[in-house]
Amino acid sequence: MEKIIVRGGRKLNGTVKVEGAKNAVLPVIAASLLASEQKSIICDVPTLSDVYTINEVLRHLGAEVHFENNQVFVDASKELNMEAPFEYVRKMRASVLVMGPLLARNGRARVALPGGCAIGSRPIDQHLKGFEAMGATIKVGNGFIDAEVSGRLRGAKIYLDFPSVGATENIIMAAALAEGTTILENVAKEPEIVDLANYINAMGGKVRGAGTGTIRIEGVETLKGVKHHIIPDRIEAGTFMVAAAITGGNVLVRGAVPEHLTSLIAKMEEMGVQISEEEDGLRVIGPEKLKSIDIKTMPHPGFPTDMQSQMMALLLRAEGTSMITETVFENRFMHVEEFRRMNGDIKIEGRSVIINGPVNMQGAEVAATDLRAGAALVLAGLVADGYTRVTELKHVDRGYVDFHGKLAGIGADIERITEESTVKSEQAVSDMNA
Ligand SMILES: CC(=O)N[C@H]1[C@@H](OP(=O)(O)OP(=O)(O)OC[C@H]2O[C@@H](n3ccc(=O)[nH]c3=O)[C@H](O)[C@@H]2O)O[C@H](CO)[C@@H](O)[C@@H]1O
Ligand SMILES: C=C(OP(=O)(O)O)C(=O)O
Repeated sequence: MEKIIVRGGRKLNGTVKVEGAKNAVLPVIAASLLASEQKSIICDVPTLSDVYTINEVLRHLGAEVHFENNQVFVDASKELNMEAPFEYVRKMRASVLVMGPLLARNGRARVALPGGCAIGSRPIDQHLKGFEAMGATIKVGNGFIDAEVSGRLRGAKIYLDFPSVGATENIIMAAALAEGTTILENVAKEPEIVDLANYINAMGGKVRGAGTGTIRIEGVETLKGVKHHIIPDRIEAGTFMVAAAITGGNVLVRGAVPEHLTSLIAKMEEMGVQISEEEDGLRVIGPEKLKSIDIKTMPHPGFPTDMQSQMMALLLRAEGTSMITETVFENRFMHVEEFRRMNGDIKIEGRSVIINGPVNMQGAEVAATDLRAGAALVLAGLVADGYTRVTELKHVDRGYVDFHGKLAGIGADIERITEESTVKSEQAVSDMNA
């Protein structure tokens, strides 16, 4: 078993660079299935396990995919298969994003039902409602969703019950090759949606209004592969911003885009953190004392649920009582138990948590319950007494490239080890304490 071991107490200082966004690159790689002519070249791709998984899904579907030097090359010009099996969808729910492109290209798609996960049940009814409105017949059985349309998908007017990021992306991709115009209302406005729309437009598509509440997609007959640069990862950037703030450090987060981070910047400033724009990123300076605040997660431009657990780590260090309300996922508080193991004073009340700070965090062995929770536990470890050991790193590897290495690069006392070296390292610690 691998662990990240962090010893608290160091102020972070220096510059850390942000990768391309995981949540932008996954739909963009899926959308490259829409290109029946020419290769797609996707640049600034992070070396994350999720990227390897989506590449495997595409290969399974019959596309040629190469990944080197942070570039993914996709040739989807040959005829495609139609099935995304459970072994991939289980590893990564975003595998369902191949459904829209497959339906549009093939008229058929068979995708394993994703099932629940650690942060909620995460149904995909809004994706399916969109495909049905465009003329597809959907059948669910034996753990699979089968979607089929005779001829081309047809443009339709679709209203999403909730501005789902995945449903917005899947429907945009399906509509890009549909006959006629699709008007998609109450859509997600995340920067990753805008990146996907820009990519499809560069391929020859006609997607208008991405970033607003209504998107209009005029279907075209064919799309061609192009070269595209992925936007920087706002959640990775936000995670390093919290790392700087929690340690009272001074860090330049290179590549952070202020316009993608407005709610996080506002809430961190309310806590007393100094944040300034520099030419190539955001400088974050942590104060001596942090102020307590309340946060409610919301679809973009509201406060992102993917920063909720990292902010919980920060609020544990703030003076007074804070409240976090999670409105996007119904069960994204699994990390609370882990923070309690580190002495966190947190109460769960329905969809909110009440945090009493400042807490003297204590090092402990804790498990990453999802990828952001794993990062948040490491952040808490940066200010905890003694050693914090974070396990279940497969979650962290889905969303962070060299997380411990980047933190070490700005001064954290941190390493990643396998079980065997854990024993040695623990021996070294007990020798040190003897
Ligand atoms: C790969 C990727 O980009 N993942 C992000 C994406 O996930 P994802 O696209 O899965 O998130 P959604 O926006 O779809 O989900 C938000 C909420 O809507 C519900 N829902 C969604 C679809 C649906 O058909 N029916 C339904 O009820 C979900 O259960 C959840 O409670 O957006 C989330 C919300 O910002 C982020 O936390 C994830 O990091
Ligand atoms: C929840 C997340 O991702 P996914 O939707 O891929 O599970 C995340 O990035 O925090």
